[in-house]
Amino acid sequence: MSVQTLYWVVALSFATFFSFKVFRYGTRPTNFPPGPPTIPVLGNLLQLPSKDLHLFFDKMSKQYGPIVSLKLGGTNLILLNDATVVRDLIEKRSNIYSARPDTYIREFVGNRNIAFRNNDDTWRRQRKMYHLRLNTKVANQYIPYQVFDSKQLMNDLLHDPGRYVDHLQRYTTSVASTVLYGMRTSTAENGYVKDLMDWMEKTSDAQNFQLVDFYDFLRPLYRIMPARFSSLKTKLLEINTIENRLFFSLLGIAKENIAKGKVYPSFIRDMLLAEDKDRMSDIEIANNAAHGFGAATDTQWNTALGFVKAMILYPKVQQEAQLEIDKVVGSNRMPEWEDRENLPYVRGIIEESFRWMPTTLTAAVPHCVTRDDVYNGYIIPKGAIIMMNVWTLNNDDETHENPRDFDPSRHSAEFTAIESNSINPEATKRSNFTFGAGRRVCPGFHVAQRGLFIAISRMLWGFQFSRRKDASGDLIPIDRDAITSGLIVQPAPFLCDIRPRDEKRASIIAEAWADAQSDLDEKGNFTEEFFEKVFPGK
Ligand code: HEM
Repeated sequence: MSVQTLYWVVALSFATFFSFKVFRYGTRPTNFPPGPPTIPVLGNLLQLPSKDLHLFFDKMSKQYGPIVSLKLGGTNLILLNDATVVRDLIEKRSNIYSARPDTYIREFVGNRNIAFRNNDDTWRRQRKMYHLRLNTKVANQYIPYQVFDSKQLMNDLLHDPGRYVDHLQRYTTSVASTVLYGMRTSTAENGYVKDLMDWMEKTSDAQNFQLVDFYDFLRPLYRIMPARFSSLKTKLLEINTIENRLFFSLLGIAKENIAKGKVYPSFIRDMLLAEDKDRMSDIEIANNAAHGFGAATDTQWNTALGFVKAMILYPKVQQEAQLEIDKVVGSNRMPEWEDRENLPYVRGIIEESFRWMPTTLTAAVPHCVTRDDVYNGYIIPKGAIIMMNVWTLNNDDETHENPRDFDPSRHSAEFTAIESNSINPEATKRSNFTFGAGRRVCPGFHVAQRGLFIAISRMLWGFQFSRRKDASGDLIPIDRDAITSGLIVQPAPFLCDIRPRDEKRASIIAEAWADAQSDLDEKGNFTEEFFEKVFPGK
């Protein structure tokens, strides 16, 4: 063979090998869970819709079954569509299904965000604080904060019902800022709250599906690329700047308060005062508190908006709940957390709000598997992104009859009496997957459960929610399932009328808020006397 022929044989072999590799890239390997046909290089990327991803995932589950695979460029995505599969993988094999996907965002924020970090030792210490400081028992100590802020919520709804969306946002934000930092949010215009909101919006955008995460060979290029050529990189740098400035200034305030002897309950105080071997560094504490704030605000706000939407679409449910509240609580006072045990229908409303309009349609932050695994004969490769298909799981018509109907009576009194149903490791016994599962299951569940029960039961006690009518008296149409886009969603804007149920309740609401003023300083924060009254001896 001449040298020239040899040259051509080698070149041709290389070309064939390379074309074969390119052709195979993005295609579904054998023994992968089933899924739609792929095309080379792109896989299923072109099939992903720009909105209503959950409906596409739902279609995939109906077509291909309880476990589905998608190829997103070079990345493998596995969808879990059935409670048994969630239990078998996320719960029972949690030793390998509890990591997070290796996303580009982690390179920017020092990888200190508990929600994005792999389940390594730092994550274990971050998470331990949540277990110790936000468990059922400790969550109870935050009830006075939630009760207090619900009074402002009720008063805001009474005097300015048209802005109910903002009022619910302020309420959930204030509950989050008090639990995490011991500082109220009396108005959403508050400087640091605006900053935190801006940070959250940017983080949520940057965490959404990104090209660089589908093709990891692009990462070195992104690293050297000037930020002006990449909107993602610009955003990530902005996030970094906000984190460095804001998180430390909030930490500084918390430390100052402690130095002045103001050591009232908050998550950041507990982290700062911890003395065990797992105590975090200041920088980790600053991040853990702020990331908890990020996880606590929109999720609760969106759930509350879902509740309002359900009330105007299902007036009989609202009526039934009010009958129950009137019987148990009466009209002389607002409901308390302690009334929960006697309000099974209202408990059903809370459970149904989590199920019916899940703000975390795809479990918010995906999991990732850390080694090759085999399930029911399918190969699940190391590094695959694992998503709980929450919308499909919550709307499974084998476990829920007519799942798109908002029907609290589908949850029995015995079932809702158990507070932690929504995070039950026996996933097949759950009504919803809105709080995720396994070792990463939402650690703020107990705080959310209390904050939402207090707000929702009080709103039902005090107000009538109804659909807006047009000039000719016809109901303005509402798309029941319309939602905003992203990985954390809320109902698409809808019109709603909110009126006090009667004069007596209106005065109780107004008086409660007028009385509460004496517990606030000029900045709308709690006075020393309030803390001493509510937490005597703490
Ligand atoms: C309705 C309210 C809420 C919903 C629907 C919700 C939902 C979720 C979901 C789906 C996850 C991911 C679970 C998984 O990966 O399997 C999560 C994680 C998390 N949530 Fe929540 N959450 C809510 C409220 C809260 C609150 C009030 C806090 C804090 C006070 C909080 C703190 C966190 C944290 C820190 C994580 C990350 C945990 C980790 O990655 O290890 N959440 N949440």
